[in-house]
Amino acid sequence: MRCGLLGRTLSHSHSPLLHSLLGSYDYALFEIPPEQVEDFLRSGPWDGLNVTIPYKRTAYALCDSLSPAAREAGNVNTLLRRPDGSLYGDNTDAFGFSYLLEKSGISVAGREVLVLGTGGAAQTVCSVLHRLGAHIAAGYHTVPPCTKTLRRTVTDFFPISAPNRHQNAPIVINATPVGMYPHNGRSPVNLADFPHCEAVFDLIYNPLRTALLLQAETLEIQGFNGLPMLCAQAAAAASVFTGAPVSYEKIRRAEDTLRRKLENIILIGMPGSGKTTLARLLARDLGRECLDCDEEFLRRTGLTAEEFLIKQGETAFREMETEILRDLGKRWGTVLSTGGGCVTRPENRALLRQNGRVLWLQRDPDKLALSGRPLLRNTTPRALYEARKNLYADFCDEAASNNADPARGLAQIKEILEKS
Ligand SMILES: Nc1ncnc2c1ncn2[C@@H]1O[C@H](COP(=O)(O)OP(=O)(O)O)[C@@H](O)[C@H]1O
Ligand SMILES: O=C(O)C1=C[C@@H](OP(=O)(O)O)[C@@H](O)[C@H](O)C1
Ligand SMILES: [Mg+2]
Repeated sequence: MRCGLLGRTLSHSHSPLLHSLLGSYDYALFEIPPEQVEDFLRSGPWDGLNVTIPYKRTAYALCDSLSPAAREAGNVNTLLRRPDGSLYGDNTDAFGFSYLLEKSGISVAGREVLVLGTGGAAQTVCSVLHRLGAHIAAGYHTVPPCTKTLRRTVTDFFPISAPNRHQNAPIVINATPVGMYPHNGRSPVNLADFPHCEAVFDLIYNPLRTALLLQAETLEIQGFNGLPMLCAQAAAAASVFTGAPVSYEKIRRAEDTLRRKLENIILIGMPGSGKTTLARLLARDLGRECLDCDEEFLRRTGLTAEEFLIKQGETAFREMETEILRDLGKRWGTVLSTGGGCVTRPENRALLRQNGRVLWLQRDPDKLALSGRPLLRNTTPRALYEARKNLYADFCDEAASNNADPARGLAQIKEILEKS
């Protein structure tokens, strides 16, 4: 069976990997320009198709028959070419969103839900929320929308920039692309403006933790990303392609595989504690790319981190370090070795955490290799450790010991990674 994904630009799609975990059909990426889309949908070399931005409405309009979910949502993300050549359209994003909600354990029946965005994703979300009995307010960006689905399901439209009427909403759902790669770090709203918020959903999965979800983390609001929805919509599409029932077990396994594959493994810790050494060993062991913040200094400035620090001073050094982390933190699936002092700037925390699992590599201060570390000219390793240890603890998810030889350090890290 010839399946695949239709869209405009697809190089960063996870769908080929996902579908390889869900079924045994071919799955290709079809990047098609707008003027060729109709022809491709009618007679392209495919039997089953997923459709993504910006072609979900075009696909909807060309279908000969539609599933109830597709009709309700007003757009199509899964197509099947029937033996007689006719096109059947489904919307498995709706199932994906229902799955995400169910997994979260958050009940929306009878509650006010703020949906940010009024595009295709928002329409799908609103159709599901409406079915579940939520009271929906939808935030638009520039002009109030007027699609049938939204008019039928949404109680009130408001400009996202002025959500004044809805600041008591307990549930917020981001269905805009704000904060999605490569525009990491942006947030559609400031969650501090919603003092009664209990749960936040962001349909984005790249980065795994958007700025909105990181805000939620800080404010101790429950947050849920779009990865379960991505996996569940793919599983439901696989079911449309093959006729086999949706396997919840396969969805869970796909989520786990994808999360592990996407998460960066990030080493923080004192200078000379072995971050560079162990990041290299770990990357080689896992077949991942290894990134090193200090090496990136050399690449960008022609100076080593130490030389830059001496020549330009610590403030300029920290600024450049944050710039580097802003770029490296957006990457996924890598092992990243940081500079020992990156924890001294609070904003670096979100840059590392957006896609990263952060491990604090611990080595006894007396064992640290400290030749050529300019910051230690006026202090001792132990004093620097005392000054920074709470920062490392705050930045990290877990700690790993590197007090024995590097092979033992590597084994420690792998044990931690395999645990969850
Ligand atoms: N477990 C270990 N046992 C012995 N030497 C180590 C160990 N881990 C790192 N080293 C050595 O310590 C020095 C500093 O390590 P490095 O990886 O550059 O640290 P960092 O990147 O944290 O500053 C290197 O010479 C490295 O070979
Ligand atoms: O602790 C620090 O402030 C520093 C640590 C160094 O990296 P390592 O931790 O790799 O030694 C390097 O970024 C710079 O000299 C500053
Ligand atoms: Mg290093």
